[in-house]
Amino acid sequence: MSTLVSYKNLAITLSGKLVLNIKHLDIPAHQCTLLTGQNGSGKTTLLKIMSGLLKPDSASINYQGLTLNWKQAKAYIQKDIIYLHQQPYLFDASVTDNIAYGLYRSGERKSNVHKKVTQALDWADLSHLAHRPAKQLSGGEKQRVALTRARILSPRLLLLDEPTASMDSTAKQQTAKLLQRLKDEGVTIMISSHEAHTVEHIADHHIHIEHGNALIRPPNSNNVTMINTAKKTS
Ligand SMILES: Nc1ncnc2c1ncn2[C@@H]1O[C@H](COP(=O)(O)OP(=O)(O)OP(=O)(O)O)[C@@H](O)[C@H]1O
Repeated sequence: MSTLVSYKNLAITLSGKLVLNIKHLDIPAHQCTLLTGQNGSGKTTLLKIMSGLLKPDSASINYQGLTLNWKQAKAYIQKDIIYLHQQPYLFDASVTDNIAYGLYRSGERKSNVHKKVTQALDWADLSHLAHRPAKQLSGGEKQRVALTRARILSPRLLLLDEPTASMDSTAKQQTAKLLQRLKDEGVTIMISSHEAHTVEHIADHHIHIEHGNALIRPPNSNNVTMINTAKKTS
């Protein structure tokens, strides 16, 4: 099992409070990691740091064998890592246009965009919604459009913040099905969730944040191995 990215001595203080103080955290490549922790434990903060939206106070990052500081890591992060918010922002345009947006931005030719978007809609079982205004979709449909929009950009690591929150059971199953497809395609996935049962069957690893530290739980086991012994300093 190879590691896509690992972090050493990752710490962040927000408004005077030490939120995360993680000694060592490995994210295995091509696998799905489930991230849990109580409200306010720092799950979103960790995902935002990993996606480059938030700068940690300190961190040594090893990405695909390269040891990088934060500034060096940013270039890889922006290219390879996509963060999906719990309530993804969709433009006031059709589902097709929303999915095509990132491709146009990355300079893809119009004829390729059309082909790729058609394939992507089919992949996500969303073809019937292609011309619907995205703003009119249900929460579950929006999440699936956002997942499709992310996939089309070929991320190496997809970070999802509560992807099934506030969904009915059918929408949860549809979202979980797409996440499984992404994993089968080799995308490394990290899912923060309060509803571990919805995505547990996809997850290969389980990381739990407690008191700012990351603990790793082997799947289907109550044993918790502490991989992080960083002490809080405030
Ligand atoms: N921009 C910020 N400024 C100050 N404090 C912040 C900021 N963002 C988060 N925090 C604090 O950091 C802590 C961790 O927040 P975070 O949102 O990462 O937790 P979480 O585990 O995702 O919570 P939840 O499960 O409720 O979504 C909380 O105490 C929160 O109040």
